[in-house]
Parts: sequence; C-alpha cells; structure tokens
Amino acid sequence: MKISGKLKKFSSEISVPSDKSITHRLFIFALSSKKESVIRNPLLGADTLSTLTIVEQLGGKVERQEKIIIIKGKGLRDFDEPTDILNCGNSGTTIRLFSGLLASERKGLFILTGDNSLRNRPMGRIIRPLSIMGANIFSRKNFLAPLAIVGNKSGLNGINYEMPISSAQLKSCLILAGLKANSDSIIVEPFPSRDHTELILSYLGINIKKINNSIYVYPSEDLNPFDLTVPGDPSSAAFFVVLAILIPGSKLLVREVCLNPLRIGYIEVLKRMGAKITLEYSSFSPEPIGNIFVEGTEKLTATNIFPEEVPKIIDEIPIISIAMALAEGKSEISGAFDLRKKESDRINAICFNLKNMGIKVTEKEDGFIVEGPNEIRSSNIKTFDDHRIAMAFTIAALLADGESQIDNPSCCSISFPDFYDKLKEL
Ligand SMILES: O=C(O)C1=C[C@@H](OP(=O)(O)O)[C@@H](O)[C@H](O)C1
Ligand SMILES: C=C(OP(=O)(O)O)C(=O)O
Repeated sequence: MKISGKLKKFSSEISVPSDKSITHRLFIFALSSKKESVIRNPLLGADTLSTLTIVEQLGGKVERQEKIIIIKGKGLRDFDEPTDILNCGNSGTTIRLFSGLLASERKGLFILTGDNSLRNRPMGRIIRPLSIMGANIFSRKNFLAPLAIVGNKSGLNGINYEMPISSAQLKSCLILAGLKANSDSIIVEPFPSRDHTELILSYLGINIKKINNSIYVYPSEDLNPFDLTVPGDPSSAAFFVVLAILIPGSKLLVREVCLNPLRIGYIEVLKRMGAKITLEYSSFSPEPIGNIFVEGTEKLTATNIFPEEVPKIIDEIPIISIAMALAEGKSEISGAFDLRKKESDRINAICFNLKNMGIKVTEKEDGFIVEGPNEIRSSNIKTFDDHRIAMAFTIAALLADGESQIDNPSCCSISFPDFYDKLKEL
C-alpha cells in the first residue's frame, strides 16, 4: 500500500476501537461466572476473537448481537475439555491468561498454541511459577508454545512470588491461577503494570488486595455475572494523539477512552516533551474513562525514559519513537528489553524503520537513543507483521517528505481493524 506524506493540519473528533486488554479480560471473566454476562462494545479484533473462540471451546455459550456479546459461562472451575487445540493466534494475552485459568483445573487436557510469532514468544515466565504451584504444564524446548496442560487432581497451591519482570500478562496469569488454588497467594511486581485484572475482579466482588507492588489473592468461588461497556483503547488513541501533536495548528478530540493511569503513561511522556494535551474525565467505575483533547505543537523537546516508566508505555514505545524523532535533542529509552519479545522484536523493528526514514537512531539491548530534530524521509516500511509497528510507521509516513510504501498494512486488524478508514476521517 502507498501512503502520501506532508499531511496538512486537521481539526477532528474521533472515537477509537474498544480496549483490547479489557475485552480479553471481560470475555474470560464472563466464562468464569455460571450466569449470563453482557459485554457492550467489545473490541472484535483478531486477538480478542481468538479469546472468544476459546471461551466457546471451554463451554461458554456465546451470543453475538450488534456491538454486544452475551456469554453464559461455566463458573471458575470444571470447564469442558476442548475437543481440539486452543488457538491463541497472535495474542500473548490470550495464551498467558488462559494458561493461568486452565493450569488450575483438576482434570482435562488443554493444548494452547498460536501463530509463528506467538510460538516464538517466551512462556518460561508463566511455566516456572505455575509449576511451583503444582501445575502440570509442558512446552516445547526453550519454554516455547505449544503448551500442554494436564489437570492436577489435587489442585494448585497458592504462591508467594516475586515476578522477575513487570508484566500484566504474567501477573494476571498468576491471579487467575491463585483464585482457584487451595491457599492464598502474594504476587509482587518490580514496577506497576496495567491493573485491569485487579480493578475489574475487585469491582465484581472478588477479595483481591493491592498494597504497594504486592497483590494478595485468595481462593474464590465462581465470579458474579456483569453488564459492562468497554471504553476506547488508549493504545489505539496514541497513534492519532501523536499525529495531531506533530502537525502545528491541528486539533483533535478522542472520545470515551480508558484513562487508567497505568495505560496513559505516554500522555505524561508527551506532555514532558511540551505537548498540549488535556484530559476530561466522565466516569470512574471500574475504570476511569474520558476524552483526550490535543493541539498541534510547534516544538517538542527530547526526554529520557527510565525502566520504572516502561510498563506504563510498553505498547506505545513505537509511536513515542516518532515523536522523539521530531523533538529537539537526544531522547533515550532504557529498561525496555521485553519489547524484543512482543509480536516482533520491536526495538529492532523501530530502529530499522527509523533509520530507513533518515532518522538518527542508535539501537541498545534494552532500548534506543534518538537524536533530533529530523526531517522524515519517505521509505519502504517493513511492518514485521506487527500491528503496532505498522500503525506507528504509517503515522511517520504521513509526515514524510513524499510517498512511502508499507508491506503488510492488514496486520492492524489485530487491535485496530479500521485504522486506515479512521485516518481517512481526518
Ligand atoms: O495484559 C495485557 O493485556 C497486556 C500486557 C502487556 O504485555 P506484557 O504483560 O507482556 O508486558 C502488553 O504489552 C499487551 O499488549 C497487553
Ligand atoms: C503486545 C501486544 O499484545 P499481546 O502481548 O497480547 O500479543 C500488543 O498488543 O502490543
């Protein structure tokens, strides 16, 4: 696909697709209740559809209406043994959260796998603690999927575990396993990561406590059913927010987005760089929601990102790198090694595409350094079949000096199926 550069200033009001992380969790929580739950405005992207299919394979009864999914679940235990493998597609969240939920089953065989990218992502981070809890969980060599889980008839023990990395997927995997364990668990994360699992479970009446970086989980009964609306995805909003900031004179309003503080770290980063962004909160339960208002900025200045900030911006680093390319001075990101373990090696993918666009960038093992300001040159964008790389560099291409090409724009369907239509709305 071709992308023209030199996009002119715009003034627009948009909504973005619903939040991917929250949709995954609501589908899984609905399965964990025996009654009927209603999920309004879920994201129906490729990743969350993988989760929904697995919910059905495990015995959830799913009714699809326009913009609404109704699920009559199975309760927290005794899922149907699936008659086939559970295909998690491209989705790390799906495989890691279901592993926690299924490792604590008392019977059944569950095989979890995914596409080529997912089969190369690290699963040792979940296999090690789940095995300590007593799970029968097996993998290919080097802790790679497919994973095979065989129910443990005596159930799992709780765990007191210091996570070696900040990861909301690992934390959520252990919380789900802990809810079905025979004793209490304490899970400690180095720096806070997104907390949708804790917030929504607590809203549903589950006894789960968070004190500093420790999460206390207690054995639980089936979840209560719910009727919840999924807000807009701040990670999807980030592409449009950065685009508006980088074109002086532009104005953009993004409506009804999840404003959970652990998801909008990128807004703090951009403000530090001099961006004009205002948040207008409209509701708070179970997640803060509101509008984001952005104005184009004449001049941005460089900023540094340290390890403790990384979990709050983990999915936005590709788009933040574009803002850094146009900012004045040297920006450095450190402590982001885990970015190499996403749908692609995102550190390498970012540096490869920035260089191709004529931007001064130095790759480091755990991040990169960008020296700006740069003029963006049109180029052949390589997506590495990674949705966030595709969207971040489409934004860069819109700001470039001429026409660019992108190799696989369709990978955006993982999290933002109508990304290119939304761009046209501007
Ligand atoms: O829990 C989640 O919904 C997610 C957690 C993050 O992954 P990690 O837990 O691997 O950091 C993030 O990158 C991913 O897009 C979604
Ligand atoms: C890393 C991502 O998702 P997942 O880990 O669920 O594949 C993402 O959406 O950027």
